[in-house]
Amino acid sequence: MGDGVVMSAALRVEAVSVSFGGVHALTDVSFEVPAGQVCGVIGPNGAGKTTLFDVISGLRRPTSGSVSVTGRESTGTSAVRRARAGLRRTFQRTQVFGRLTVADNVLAAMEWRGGGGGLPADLVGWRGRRRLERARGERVDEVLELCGLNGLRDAYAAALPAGARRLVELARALADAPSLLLLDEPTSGLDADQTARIEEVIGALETTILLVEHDMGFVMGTCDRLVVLDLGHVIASGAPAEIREDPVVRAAYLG
Ligand SMILES: Nc1ncnc2c1ncn2[C@@H]1O[C@H](COP(=O)(O)OP(=O)(O)OP(=O)(O)O)[C@@H](O)[C@H]1O
Repeated sequence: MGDGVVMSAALRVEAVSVSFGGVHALTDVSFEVPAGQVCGVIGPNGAGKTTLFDVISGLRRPTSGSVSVTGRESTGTSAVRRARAGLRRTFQRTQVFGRLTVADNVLAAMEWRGGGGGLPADLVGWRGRRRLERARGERVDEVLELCGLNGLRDAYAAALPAGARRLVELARALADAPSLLLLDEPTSGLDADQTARIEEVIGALETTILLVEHDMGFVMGTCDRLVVLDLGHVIASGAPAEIREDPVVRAAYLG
């Protein structure tokens, strides 16, 4: 940062520890992601990456420490509440509605807000409702275009190959303009074109993103900064170029 510019942290993780009985999955993990930045979390299997995502998204309460999402202390709040505040997450194993088309998958990601106007609006085709439906339809088109899914909009998600399903999951996560996006292995199962597309999408977004990814080329190309976990500890954090040269990281992880 520097230059006297004060950026607000969209995500702050402070001294977070998580133990499963005798297993210390995370120990005293602290880092911040300034608004609009892309931060990568890297580390070998079992380093604690999924546990960290679970703590940030509210699926798991830390044994100690705190998490604040978009400036709000969130440690004790539910995953639903964090989702309402604009946190979205994709999973290592993609989660899409197989029996819906690609377009309806994206639409469904916005429908939780309801249509407004209640039952009367359902019955009379209220103008406000029609306007809202049109705006959502336009947003579906935008997001499908952004994710390169236009050609698949009427395909059922269950019939898609893994790579395309991952793009659908990303499109769903983007539909509602998230304030914080957690991406768990976004390029897993993707071919080179799809990976390039994801890189492009991430580059085009202004959303704050935290991502876990094993593809180091992708991580180095998309992330503003990296946090390196090893056996539940942060062993380094900084710009990708610094991390690549860090002797501790090289010894522990990059080899
Ligand atoms: N529910 C659980 N009960 C007991 N131990 C757990 C549980 N979840 C995770 N662990 C342990 O916590 C440690 C961190 O696991 P975690 O899944 O967070 O790592 P990871 O970095 O996401 O690994 P991977 O890259 O393989 O997904 C591991 O030692 C794991 O075995």
